[in-house]
Parts: sequence; C-alpha cells; structure tokens
Amino acid sequence: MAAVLRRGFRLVSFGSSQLLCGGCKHGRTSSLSICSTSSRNSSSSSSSSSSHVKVDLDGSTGIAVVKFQSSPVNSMSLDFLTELCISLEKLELDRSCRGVILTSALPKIFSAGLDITEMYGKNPEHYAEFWKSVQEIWLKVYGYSKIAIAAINGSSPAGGCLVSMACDYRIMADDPRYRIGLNEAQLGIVAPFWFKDTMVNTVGFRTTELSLQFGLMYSPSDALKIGLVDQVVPEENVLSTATETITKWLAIPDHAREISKSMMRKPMVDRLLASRESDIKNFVNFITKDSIQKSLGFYMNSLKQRKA
Ligand SMILES: CC/C=C\C/C=C\C/C=C\CCC/C=C/C(=O)SCCNC(=O)CCNC(=O)[C@H](O)C(C)(C)COP(=O)(O)OP(=O)(O)OC[C@H]1O[C@@H](n2cnc3c(N)ncnc32)[C@H](O)[C@@H]1OP(=O)(O)O
Repeated sequence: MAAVLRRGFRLVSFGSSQLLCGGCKHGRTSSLSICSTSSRNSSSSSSSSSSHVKVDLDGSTGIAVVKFQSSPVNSMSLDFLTELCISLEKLELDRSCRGVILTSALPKIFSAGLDITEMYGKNPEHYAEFWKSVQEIWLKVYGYSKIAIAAINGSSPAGGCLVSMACDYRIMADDPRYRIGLNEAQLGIVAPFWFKDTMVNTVGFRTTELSLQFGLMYSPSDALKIGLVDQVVPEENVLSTATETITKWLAIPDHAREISKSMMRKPMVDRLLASRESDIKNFVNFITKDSIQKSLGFYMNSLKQRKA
C-alpha cells in the first residue's frame, strides 16, 4: 500500500494559461470493473464499480455520478481515499466527461469523514501514508479541472464536509436529522490549515472561527444560512437538482470556467503542495501524542456506546 498514491500536481498548458491538473499515481492493480454501453447519439456511457466507489458516466451528457458505497458510513479509509482518487483521476483524463457529481449510495450518510480507525493505535508510517492520501483527495477535488458538484444526501462531518467544500457547488437534502460541519474540535483534534482555509473560502473568517473552535455541526437549513451549502432540496430531488445544476455549469465554455477556477484555487493548492512533507510531519507528531490517542479512543467508544 505504501506506493499506492505517489502523485504530484502538474501544470497543463491551455492556450496561454496554465491549468492545474492532478495526477494520482497508483502502483497497484485497480479492482474496478468497467462496462460500456452506447447511447442514442453514439457517445459511450460506462459504469465502473470498486468496493468503495461506483461511477456512472453518461457519455451523451458528459456527466459522471460518483457514488460512495462504503458500508456502514462511508468513512474515508486509506482504501476508500485511494479508490476515490483513482476514479476521479480517470474521469479527469476522460475527454467524454465534463463534470462529476459526488454523492452517496448509502442511506442517511454522505460520509462520516476520515476513518478514525486509520488514526488510532497504528504506527507513524501508517499515519504518514494515510495523511498523504487525505492530502491527495483534497488536492484532487479542490484542484479538479472539471466541474464537481456535491449532492449531499446525508450527514457529512469533518472529512465529508471537507470533500463537499472542495467541490464547486453543494446541494444538501432537507432532512433536519442531517448535519454537516468541521467537528474536529469535538473529537479533541484540530483541523489543519488547508481544512480551515477551505472553510474560510466557503463561509468567511468569522463563521469559520466559531465553527472550528466549537466543532459546530449545522443542520441543512443552518448550513444554507451560513453559505456552507448552496441549496437545500427534498432528499428525493438531490440528484436531479445536482444534474440540473451541473447542466447550467456545462453551458459555460470549459476553458473559461477552468481558467477562472484555477485562478481562484491555485494559490491554496500551491500552499499545500509546498508544505506537504511538513504537513505530514505535523500530523504524525500530533496524532501520535498520548493525549490525542486517548481523545480518539474515548470518542470511538462514545460512538459505540451511543448505539448500545
Ligand atoms: C498544532 C496542531 C495543528 C494542526 C493539527 C495537525 C494535524 C491535524 C490533525 C488531525 C486532523 C484530523 C482531521 C480529521 C477529520 C475527520 O474526518 S475525523 C472523523 C470525524 N467524523 C465524525 O465525527 C463522525 C462520527 N460518526 C457519527 O457521528 C455517526 O457515526 C454518523 C452520524 C456518521 C452515522 O450515525 P449512525 O448511522 O447512527 O451510525 P453509527 O454511529 O452507529 O456508526 C456505525 C459504525 O460506524 C462507525 N463509525 C462512524 N463514524 C466513523 C468514522 N468516522 N470512522 C470510523 N468508524 C466510524 C461507528 O463506530 C459504528 O461502528 P460499530 O459500532 O458498528 O462497530
């Protein structure tokens, strides 16, 4: 697994501009199974599925639906992050794809965030590899050259919120039981600077300051009020609204949209790229502290006890 994600961002020439283009380099055989079909206008559509992610690309519209299917709660393990990164990378390289919708195949959960078991009771090498894969997914989604829409059909704490915020637009299901936010402080851990900056760029400084210190989780209507999501719709309409929305984005010439996106996001991507190793070291130092391991153990037990 150590060589699974060895990737750097590269710059691709586009006219006179340079655009961000991610590249997940992975050194293992993917377990993706792919089947293609021809649609009415002879563009090919395809479906692929791995244990954590299912991808349906409609070749006639250029829209790919990427569904998280990692039972029970789509927690982002190393394998989940690796598969998601590979799937997004493939779609980014596929000329017939112009935009992706990220959503969940599971009921009530978009994603439970990072898999806590990857950050608990393991060795420093494992933590470093895991954190690198977290960086990879953020770099991939935040710097994605194509359109990315989050169709948030369930709760989306911490890492789930990060991936949603990294998309271009967020549509959330209108169920008052669902929550979204960066709740790291509630676990006794701290969101790193690029989580924080992604939130600042989404909802502004003051709201982020309060959200991070309290580890606030927002209901869909409150998330809409603070701008953490862009639209709240009945659950059964989340995917159709995401499809309608992405269709509007598709009306904009790709090169103009891509360059505009890159102009807004490149400085943040570059900041993490320039400090990846120190960010990993920082994470490993932090997560291996006895007090932090104790907090995580306590939190995991509390999740289990809540059920009992
Ligand atoms: C100086 C320092 C400066 C900077 C810091 C440096 C570095 C940074 C350091 C750390 C940064 C880390 C960033 C972390 C990001 C994260 O994403 S942490 C994860 C946060 N996620 C959560 O808090 C969610 C917790 N889960 C829930 O709230 C609920 O499970 C749910 C609302 C998602 C779903 O509820 P239910 O449907 O009721 O399901 P259950 O609660 O019964 O759960 C089923 C099953 O799944 C297990 N589980 C849940 N979430 C996780 C998870 N995130 N990871 C692993 N496992 C999870 C849960 O325990 C149950 O397991 P079983 O009991 O069935 O075994």
